[in-house]
Amino acid sequence: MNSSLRTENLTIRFGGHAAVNGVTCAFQPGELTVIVGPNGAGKTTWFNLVSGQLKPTEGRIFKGDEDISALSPSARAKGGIGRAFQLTNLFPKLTVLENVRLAVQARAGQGARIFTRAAGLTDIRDKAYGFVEATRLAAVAHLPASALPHGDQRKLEVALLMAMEPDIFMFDEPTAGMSVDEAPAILELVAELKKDGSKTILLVEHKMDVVRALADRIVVLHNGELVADGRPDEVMALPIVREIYLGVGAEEVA
Ligand SMILES: Nc1ncnc2c1ncn2[C@@H]1O[C@H](COP(=O)(O)OP(=O)(O)OP(=O)(O)O)[C@@H](O)[C@H]1O
Repeated sequence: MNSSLRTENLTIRFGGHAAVNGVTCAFQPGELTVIVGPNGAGKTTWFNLVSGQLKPTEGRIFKGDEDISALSPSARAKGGIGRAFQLTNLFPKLTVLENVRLAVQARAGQGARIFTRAAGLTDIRDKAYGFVEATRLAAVAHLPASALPHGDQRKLEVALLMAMEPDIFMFDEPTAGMSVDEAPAILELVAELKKDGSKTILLVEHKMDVVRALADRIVVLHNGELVADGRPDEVMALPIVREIYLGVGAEEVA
């Protein structure tokens, strides 16, 4: 399955206002792209168009050679576009491990019947535990999801996303609301996803230290338009990017 992603002239207007305006860009496996831009630039709206929560006014979205513009959000998720907030399959009263196990089972096409005596149940449990360990949740594996502190809940979102085994990962400010102690673990997880080279990773992020630590490439949106796209050092040096970031962490961009 081809895990490249491309948007062509992607546009959405709310009334007369173009929240995303003619965005054409392509993303390849093994690449981690951070999408930046000031508040209201259109980052979340662009994510919503790609994951299918919003329908474009104009333009198209391709995964590999397939035009996915008309697919529902769930069809896109099944087709390999994974976005953290789509995790509606979280059960607060079930443990961390049980939650991940259900996600693994759903991915394996066995539905959510945890108590069936399906062959391969041990495999599913092992696989689930693998994701729990990979996301550093082993110590809380047997706690109900609702009992987790905020940072661990965000890790669980990543574990569930990994269990879906998407080939395109979309993270919207994954460290938002996290303490300074909690954030590095999530960033390490995101960095690790890149290692096998087959995943396309997109990250919306405001914090410049996070952008610097992770980005292979930076795309800048401003007023709904793509205004810069390139290697972090190149993009950060562009006058338009410095101008946009004046007042939004300009000292960090310098
Ligand atoms: N459903 C909607 N109806 C009307 N306007 C909308 C809607 N969704 C987004 N917008 C507008 O589109 C623009 C882009 O918003 P968006 O949330 O995508 O920006 P953003 O770059 O993600 O900002 P932030 O960094 O603050 O999250 C804003 O002007 C916003 O008010």
